[in-house]
Amino acid sequence: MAVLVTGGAGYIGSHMVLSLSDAGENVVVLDNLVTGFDWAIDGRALFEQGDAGDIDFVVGLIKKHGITEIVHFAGSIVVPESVTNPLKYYGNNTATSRNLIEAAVKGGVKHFIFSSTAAVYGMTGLAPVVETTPLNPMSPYGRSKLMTEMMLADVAAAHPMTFGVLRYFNVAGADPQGRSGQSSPEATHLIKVACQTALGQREKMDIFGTDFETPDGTGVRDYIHVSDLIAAHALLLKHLRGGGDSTTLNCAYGQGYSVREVVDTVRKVSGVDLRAEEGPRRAGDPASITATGEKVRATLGWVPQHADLTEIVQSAFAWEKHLMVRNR
Ligand SMILES: NC(=O)c1ccc[n+]([C@@H]2O[C@H](COP(=O)([O-])OP(=O)(O)OC[C@H]3O[C@@H](n4cnc5c(N)ncnc54)[C@H](O)[C@@H]3O)[C@@H](O)[C@H]2O)c1
Ligand SMILES: O=c1ccn([C@@H]2O[C@H](COP(=O)(O)OP(=O)(O)O[C@H]3O[C@H](CO)[C@@H](O)[C@H](O)[C@H]3O)[C@@H](O)[C@H]2O)c(=O)[nH]1
Repeated sequence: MAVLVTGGAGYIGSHMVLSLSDAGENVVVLDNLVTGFDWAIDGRALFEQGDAGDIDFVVGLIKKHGITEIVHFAGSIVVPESVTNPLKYYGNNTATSRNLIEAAVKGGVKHFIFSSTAAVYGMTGLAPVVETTPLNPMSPYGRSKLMTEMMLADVAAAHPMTFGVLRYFNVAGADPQGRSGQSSPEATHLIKVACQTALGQREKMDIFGTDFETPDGTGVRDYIHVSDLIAAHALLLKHLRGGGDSTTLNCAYGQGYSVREVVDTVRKVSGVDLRAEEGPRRAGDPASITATGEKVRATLGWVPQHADLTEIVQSAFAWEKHLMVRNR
């Protein structure tokens, strides 16, 4: 028995690999290293380099390693890039996932967990969303993920496989033991960019939009610590293995922070008065997106351990400093 983690060399997937390995599970990572790093894969896991959309290859892996579950992180993740290059997203998110799901069915995989996103909701106003809030994604990225959610539901209705969809809100922070973090130098995430700026790797950063209908005019997001997000995956896996129904869950704390609040927190944590220039809105960005997280708590008994913006920024900043030394 083993768990296949696609995208296990990436930011969030590498934390899943650590968690599964810490729990004594057999883990196989499938990653094509397009944005991930082989050094980010914990040494206790087996690494198979390849594409998650290669059906024959994945069916072969399922047989070779006795894969019983797939946790599917592999994909393309930059919202504004999906606006300028939508086919990349319908290819590497929707089409790749379709093939991976086919391989899962062919290989007799029992449970499938999928990384979805808050971006499936689109513009929702300032109130927190719940899972039944109408889905109206604003970007090809969000649509590419929503299509995968729909495929999974259809396939699970027709085949003996259960699934869990986790809609992540804004994932940030790093492993508290300092073993992994967001490592891509080109990452566009706010907390990462602000930490890089505080460390002098960027001369300045931009605040994308100050005219949103939010309390201070900048975008509001629900930032979730990567370790709490991974804990939800572990609980979901247990739920599905125990015969629990397929489910779709928001992963969020229910607390939104504006871009200005995040930048100020990075200034406080780093002690650096970093330069943040106010500029126009970025394509595909909603004003605000938060969620209560009530369903994930009720369904899985999830209790967040790191729901504190300062702690999230401290761990992200520590990882950024670690990377500077590592890459020297
Ligand atoms: N970071 C966030 O805030 C966030 C929020 C919501 C959802 N997500 C989702 O979580 C997942 C992981 O995101 P991340 O932040 O760790 O990104 P990441 O880019 O760090 O990780 C993605 C990994 O997948 C690999 N990959 C990409 N395409 C592949 C393919 N076709 N075959 C095999 N490997 C492939 C990459 O090499 C990389 O290691 C993605 O599906 C993303 O959409 C992320
Ligand atoms: O240099 C920057 C980067 C971001 N922002 C703003 O900060 C907020 C957060 O942006 P970012 O960190 O890029 O995250 P999102 O665009 O919200 O998207 C992330 O969070 C989504 C879930 O909410 C995931 O689906 C995506 O994969 C992930 O990139 C937004 O208002 C951005 O406009 C800036 O002002 N300056």
